[in-house]
Amino acid sequence: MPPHHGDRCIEDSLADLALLDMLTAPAPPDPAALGLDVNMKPQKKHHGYKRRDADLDPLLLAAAASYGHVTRNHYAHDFFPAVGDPHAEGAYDWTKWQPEDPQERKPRLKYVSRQAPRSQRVKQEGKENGTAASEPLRCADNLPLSSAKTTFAPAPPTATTATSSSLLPPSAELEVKCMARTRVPTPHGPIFLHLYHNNRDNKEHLAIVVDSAQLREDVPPLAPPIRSRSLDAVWSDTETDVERITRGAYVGRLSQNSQMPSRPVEERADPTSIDTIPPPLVRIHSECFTGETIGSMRCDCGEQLDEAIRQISQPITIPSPSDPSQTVTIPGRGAVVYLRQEGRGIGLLSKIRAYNLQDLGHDTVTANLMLGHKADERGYDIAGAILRDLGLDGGVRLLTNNPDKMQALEKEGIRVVERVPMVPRSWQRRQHHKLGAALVGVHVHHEADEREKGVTMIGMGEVYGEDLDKYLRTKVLRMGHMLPLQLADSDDGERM
Ligand SMILES: Nc1nc2c(ncn2[C@@H]2O[C@H](COP(=O)(O)OP(=O)(O)OP(=O)(O)O)[C@@H](O)[C@H]2O)c(=O)[nH]1
Repeated sequence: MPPHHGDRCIEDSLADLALLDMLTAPAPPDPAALGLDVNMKPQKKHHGYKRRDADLDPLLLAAAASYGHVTRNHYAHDFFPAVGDPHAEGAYDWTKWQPEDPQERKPRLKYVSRQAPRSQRVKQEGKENGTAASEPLRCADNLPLSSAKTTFAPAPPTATTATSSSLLPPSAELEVKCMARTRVPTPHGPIFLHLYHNNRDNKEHLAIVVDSAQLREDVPPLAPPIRSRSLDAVWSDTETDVERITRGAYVGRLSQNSQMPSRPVEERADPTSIDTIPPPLVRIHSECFTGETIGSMRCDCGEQLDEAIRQISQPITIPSPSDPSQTVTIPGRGAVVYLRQEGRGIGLLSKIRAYNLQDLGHDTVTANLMLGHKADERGYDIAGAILRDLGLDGGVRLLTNNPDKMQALEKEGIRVVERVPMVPRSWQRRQHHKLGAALVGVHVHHEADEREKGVTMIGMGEVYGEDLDKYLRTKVLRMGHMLPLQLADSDDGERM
């Protein structure tokens, strides 16, 4: 920098320092010493100046810096989503709040944004101006639905879909890793619960492996054990047996007296499956909090999960390998891959809203579309990777009515050798009752009769009712599910 510029800089800096001193020093400096007007009004005596924060709002500054003409008023932030519209559905008008005890202070209210994130609004504006192709604007999550007839622009894919939310771009090779496995006793027998991580989303997808032969050390297994390659792999040079066992990489039944770490698949000599053993029974199941946890009878998801574990756990009878004239029975084997794709991938929040639209008369597909979602936003690539990790890609019997799942798994390189239908229990019962009525006096054996309380996840033998019938009907008629309709009060299955 040229010298005269340097001098100016030093002078400016000194003046700045003097000003700073004046503002922050414990006692005001003598104005004459600073070369200021000595007739200036004398300052009051005190121990320092009161702290003065800038009036500038950091939020406004950030907004202005990044997006020219935005001002604070462009933001609809508020301390409660409905303060501005106290009559909105479910709104509480906090301006009318009266404390019961006059000493009580007004509660601190949550600071909430009443509109879509700015990134989306900017994109939308760009789109309207034809300057950017982007996702359309979506209703903010905390805005109430204004009317049942409202339709929303398509929502961006949610974080629940296996293919959408990404830790890595979808082009990166998908990897799954079983982080832990443990034995869980169920009403249908023991299962091994496997928890998976992956590099595509941040969900903890699960695999419920049914293979109780692994617990029996006295009988040599006839079929290869269903084990996770990634779990049994060596994770580090320094890992200890205790670490392996703690994450579930053990063989046999773990107990105080039995603690045998497993070996990686490459070092094992697992038996190869014999031809007479049917391919493992597999179900790909998507999370349903309402159906599985609180016993909702709007859908049959809880029942399906229970039924899948029950069916997979059924013992298998095959000709004895040593004497084909005899039979042997081996424990049932297979797996349920439990994907965290709540509400067909739209998430629980949207599913709850969809239920309200359904109560207004829309079916599941339309309700999803009205909320700006697709009818089904699920992906099955993670399921495919989990099945490969479990060594279940060589041919499976798939428990489903959903043609999309069949195609998706085939695309993932999982050979589906057979589709095993999932018939709702209430439909099975109706069918049996019809049969029973036809064959008067003949006792019709029905599997459901054998099931007592406690054999399902949620304590019910079956779900039934008007809501469920609507749900199943939509699946068959609008989503192509491969299931002959058997609805309540319907003799021929055509009604409703
Ligand atoms: N959006 C929406 N999702 C629902 C509704 N009812 C259930 N679901 C979800 O639907 C999904 C059911 O998935 P699955 O159990 O895998 O079964 P499926 O795709 O119907 O196919 P199947 O294999 O034949 O049972 C779960 O994610 C549920 O949360 C609903 O009314 N709306």
